[in-house]
Amino acid sequence: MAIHVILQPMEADITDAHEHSPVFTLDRVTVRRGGALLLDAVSCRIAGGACTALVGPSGAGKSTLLRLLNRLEEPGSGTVRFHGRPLTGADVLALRRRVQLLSQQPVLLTTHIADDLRVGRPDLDDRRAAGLLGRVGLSPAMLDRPTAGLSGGEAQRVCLARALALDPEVLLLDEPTSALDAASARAVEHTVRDLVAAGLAVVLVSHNSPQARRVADQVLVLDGGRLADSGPVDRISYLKEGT
Ligand SMILES: Nc1ncnc2c1ncn2[C@@H]1O[C@H](COP(=O)(O)OP(=O)(O)OP(=O)(O)O)[C@@H](O)[C@H]1O
Repeated sequence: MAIHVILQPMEADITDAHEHSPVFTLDRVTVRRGGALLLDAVSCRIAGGACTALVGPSGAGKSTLLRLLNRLEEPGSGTVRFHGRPLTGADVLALRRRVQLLSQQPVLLTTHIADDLRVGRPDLDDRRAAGLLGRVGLSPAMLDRPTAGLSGGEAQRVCLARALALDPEVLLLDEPTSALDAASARAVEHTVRDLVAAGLAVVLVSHNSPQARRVADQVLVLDGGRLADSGPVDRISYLKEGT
């Protein structure tokens, strides 16, 4: 395991050198908005095939960092690289197919689950659509069900399945369980772990330290726009202090 945390500039290498090369590399990335410094010279790597949690106090810059990874946000200075190539040269739509973002509230786009799964993949056949439901822990028999009446956890997993229909390499999850009850949240966590086990890279913003401990392999701690700590989940003191 290669862990390098140096103080100035702080840099995190949380790539598991034995198994996974980084999907993203941030090099002294700064984001300013309206005169405010949202991210301050953040340098880090995000491993492939693993779950990386972004944690830290409210306003620390977690969502801003997440949004940089699919170009919903652009750095003012510094470089974000995807597989070694600067994102500034990337085709945004192609990038967002490979790097899918899910937000807190599940947003269903159509009246039936099967139609929702086909929003970005009109060619998706029933067999593959049912397989996607199975992959997120839902019964394939739900394919013909209306989207109305789904529980929050079911709806969030349909959103995950819809994202997976595009065969992404990375999932960006911005507090995906904050709108869910505890049981639904656990179901989504299990699904995330299954997807990571199957090879996806997941970057998860979470306010919930127990959740980060359950789900993450690696952790980046942000505080006031700066990288405060990083490394394997069991070495992060912020998660021991937090709730
Ligand atoms: N347009 C803006 N102008 C000025 N400041 C902004 C703007 N948008 C966001 N911010 C500030 O940037 C900081 C980082 O926001 P961000 O959403 O990335 O933090 P976060 O760690 O995800 O917070 P939370 O956990 O509360 O969701 C916050 O202090 C926020 O108020």
